[in-house]
Amino acid sequence: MSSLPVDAIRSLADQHPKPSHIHFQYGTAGFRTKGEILDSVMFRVGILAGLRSKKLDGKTIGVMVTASHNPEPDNGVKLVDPRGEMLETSWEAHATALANAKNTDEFLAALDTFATTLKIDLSKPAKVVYARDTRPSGPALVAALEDGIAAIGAEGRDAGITTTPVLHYLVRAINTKGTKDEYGEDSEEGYLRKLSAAFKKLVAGKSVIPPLVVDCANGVGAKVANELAEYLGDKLRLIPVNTSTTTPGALNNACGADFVKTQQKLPSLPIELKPGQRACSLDGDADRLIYYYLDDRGQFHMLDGDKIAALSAAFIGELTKAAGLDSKIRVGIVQTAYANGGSTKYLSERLPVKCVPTGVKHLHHAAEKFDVGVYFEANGHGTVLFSPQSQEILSTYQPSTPAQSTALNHLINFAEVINQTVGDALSDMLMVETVLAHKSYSGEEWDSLYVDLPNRLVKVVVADRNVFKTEDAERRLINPPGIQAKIDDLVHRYEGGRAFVRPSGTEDVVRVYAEATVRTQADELAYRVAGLVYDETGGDPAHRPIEFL
Ligand SMILES: CC(=O)N[C@H]1[C@@H](OP(=O)(O)O)O[C@H](CO)[C@@H](O)[C@@H]1O
Ligand SMILES: [Mg+2]
Repeated sequence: MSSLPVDAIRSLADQHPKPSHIHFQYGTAGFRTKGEILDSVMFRVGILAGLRSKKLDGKTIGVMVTASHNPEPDNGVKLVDPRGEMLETSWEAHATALANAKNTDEFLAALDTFATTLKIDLSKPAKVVYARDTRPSGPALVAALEDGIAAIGAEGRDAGITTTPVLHYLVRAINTKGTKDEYGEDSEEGYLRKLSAAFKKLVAGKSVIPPLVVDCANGVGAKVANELAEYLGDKLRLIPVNTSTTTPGALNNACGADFVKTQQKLPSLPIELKPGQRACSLDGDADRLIYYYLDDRGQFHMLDGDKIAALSAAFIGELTKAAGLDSKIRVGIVQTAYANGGSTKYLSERLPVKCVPTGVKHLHHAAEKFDVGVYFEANGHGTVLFSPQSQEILSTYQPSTPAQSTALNHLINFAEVINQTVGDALSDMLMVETVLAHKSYSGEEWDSLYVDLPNRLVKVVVADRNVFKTEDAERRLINPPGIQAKIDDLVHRYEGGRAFVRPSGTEDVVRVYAEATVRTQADELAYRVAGLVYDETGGDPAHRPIEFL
């Protein structure tokens, strides 16, 4: 075993000092905070990515520089494991520890202990592929990352400016190159070719699809959506809007998937939507997707992650049946507690549904347990996973009728159009468009699969959110004691009532979610529970938000 290249690390580490008095944390979304304080984190993540690659025998590790739907001055970074998945959970704590070493000496000592404890063979090669979104702080942060990659002696590949899902795709494509599981060509063009080719096969012979407005949140999705539009041609005419990636302050401002989902209204659009016209929004790094349309009365209707899950899971279920594979391939759905009760009812009447704690990694892992696992967060992040066994079945199955053969081909192409590494707004969009084309559904018909229960999400600022502990996939509070019983009492007073309280993993708040059959009741329940949480955990009466009941 060779040792750490201490001199190389030391000289470069001194150029990327950690700001004092700041504690960094690798959370659900990696490191995420103001871009201007992330320089040292980037350098250290470069080294960490190199070490992760060495630990995994030189497999390529991905690094994505983005802060997704956050405001423009924010930035962030997350690591991607060799199959295109999120970083293994146990390494999150290592990332946090290394990011917080006070100075170069402490950092070197921490690295040494880390490499020894994890038995990392430092003589192994290391490869890292990285990309960034369009944020102004990106170039300098990537330069710091490159210093880290160089310091540990890893080979870096710059994938330039692209979306988070493209980076995840690249990682998997690079690591499967030349194997029987080859995921696709390891380039953005390869990604676009793969998705568009599968989509064209899926909609061949279907009637002309009306053009689709795509709100790109003035982010990196604009670049890839414009390229995808070229590949799709008139098979699906995309109208990318909010594509001003260089206009200061435009990113995620009054547009994008997060805005639409949280505000439950239209984003600002440069064109007027006609009644019934479908439109969708991506978030700032294009891994979330929300659809919507205006009805004849001009009223806004949102088709969120739950509606996407319902549409696609039902369709995959129908295809497996039509192919004669329903006894061999079990389709299941994974949701979180934030899934609308209307969707859970609709889906569980048709397919197995599992509820897991918030956060993509929980959903992804649970979905892997099904033969075909469909997972979506209500906020529009999700994908469909085909297990290796079901991929094998699809490639070897001998259909006995032409109808079975058609359904089988659709399933095979469906698995290709979907980015199975991570939630991918553009890939999910092609999946949705496929189902709509096959079913001849308008947005309105899709919307009518089930009725969303009115709901309300409220943030409560508390002294210490860490005292909040939950069970049953975050649907029940076990600490602070006594609060859950009071929530239950309140919920029982509302028709169709459901509410839960959990600490956020990304913001220093506690979130309250409530739904009920009637809008006013959902709001009332949410604000009552919020008031209860505030009062029970010693909230200052002088600062109690007025909407709390
Ligand atoms: C209610 C909600 O939308 N929560 C989001 C949010 O998590 P919180 O732990 O609720 O802050 O950010 C996560 C990361 O982006 C996302 O996975 C999750 O769905
Ligand atoms: Mg995102």
